Amino acid sequence: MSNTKLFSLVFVRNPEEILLGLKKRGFGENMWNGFGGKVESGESIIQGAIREVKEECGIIVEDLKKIGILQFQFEGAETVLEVHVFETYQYHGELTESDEMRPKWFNLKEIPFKQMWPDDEYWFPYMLRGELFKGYFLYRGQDLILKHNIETVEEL
Ligand SMILES: Nc1nc(SCCc2ccccc2)c2[nH]cnc2n1
Repeated sequence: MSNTKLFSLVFVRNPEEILLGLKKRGFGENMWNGFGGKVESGESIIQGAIREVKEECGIIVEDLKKIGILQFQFEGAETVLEVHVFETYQYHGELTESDEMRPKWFNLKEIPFKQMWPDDEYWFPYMLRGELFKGYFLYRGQDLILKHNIETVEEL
C-alpha cells in the first residue's frame, strides 16, 4: 500500500514572466522550479506554500490560486508525492537568494525546460493557458517518465 506525502509548489507570475528558482541542494538539485516543499503537520497546504516561498526566496505571496494537483511516483518506492500547484500575481518583499534556491524571472517564451523536471513540459501549457489540471507521472530515476496522464478539470 502506497502512502501519500503532501507538497506545495508556487509559481509567482507577472503578465510576461514567471519566477523560478534554481534548486541548490537536495531533491531536484540543479533544476529550475517553482518554490515549495513538504507540508508540515499542523499547517494547511496554503500556509505551507506561503512559508516555503518566504524561506526559499524572501517574498511574501498573497492571493494564491490552486491551479493543479500532480501525483509523482518513483519506480521502486512506495510513497506518492502529491503536489498542490498554486500561482499568484500578488507578492511583496525583496527577492533574496537562499541556501535552497537562486530566484530568477524568466520570460514566458524562454522557460528553461531542459533544466527542469521532465514532466513540467507536459503541464506548464495548462498553467499558461489558465486551465486547471490534474496529472500523474511515474518516474524511473529523475530523468525518465515511464507512464503519465494529465487532464483539464473544472474544479480542484
Ligand atoms: N515541477 C516539479 N516539481 C517536483 S517536486 C515539487 C515539490 C517539491 C518537493 C520537494 C522539494 C521542493 C519542492 C517534481 N517532482 C517530480 N516532478 C516534479 N516536477
